[in-house]
Amino acid sequence: MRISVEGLACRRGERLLFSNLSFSLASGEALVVTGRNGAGKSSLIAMLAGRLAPAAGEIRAEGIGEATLAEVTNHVGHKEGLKAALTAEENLAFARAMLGRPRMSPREALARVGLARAADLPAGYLSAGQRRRVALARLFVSHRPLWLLDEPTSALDAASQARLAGIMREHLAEGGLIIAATHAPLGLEGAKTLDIDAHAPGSGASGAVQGDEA
Ligand SMILES: Nc1ncnc2c1ncn2[C@@H]1O[C@H](COP(=O)(O)OP(=O)(O)OP(=O)(O)O)[C@@H](O)[C@H]1O
Repeated sequence: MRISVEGLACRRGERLLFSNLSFSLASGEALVVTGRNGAGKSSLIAMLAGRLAPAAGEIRAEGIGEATLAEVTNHVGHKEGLKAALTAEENLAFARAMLGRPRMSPREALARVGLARAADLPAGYLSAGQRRRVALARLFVSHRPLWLLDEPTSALDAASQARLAGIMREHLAEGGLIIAATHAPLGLEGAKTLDIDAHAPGSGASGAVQGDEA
């Protein structure tokens, strides 16, 4: 699979956030998106997830057969999107039914993020870091090659961040793709990087994607 973005621009309300943004990502590759608060990282992720229309440019996917980009994408947003009254397991069962292409069971997915013992607790009882791990467990309940992650390490302790780095490396080794917006290093050596600030109005946007993750 390959995702190609050409000349993308984003407008929110009256404000142009970024323009002339281009990159291409193939199976096994990751792109780490950085930029100041409000630069438009979450907006870019929302565009790639099909939740926000670009002001200009296009997003193309190759190698996905008859599927749409949305159907091969697993998006873990800035907000966890969990139902507080449902248990961790029930939240993941709901996500599994919504996403289709079933992979692991909810309990297996929770074990993968080190939360097996929290399966029967309502999501509303979980700590911020635990809720984030339940959200990340959604990545395992469905076979979807493109992972779009918005601040994936937010609220995670050091051990959980290291576990997430391992999970992401495994996904890339299996031919997956990852696009992650973050303020923190993700431990993805060799990832491409994209600084959205370089595409802000008046910055002389070059459209270039840089080399390895800093
Ligand atoms: N629905 C909306 N209507 C108008 N403006 C919006 C809307 N949603 C977001 N914005 C604005 O767009 C800008 C970019 O927001 P976005 O969340 O994409 O930034 P970000 O780079 O992810 O920031 P952060 O690092 O703080 O998470 C912000 O100024 C925000 O207020």
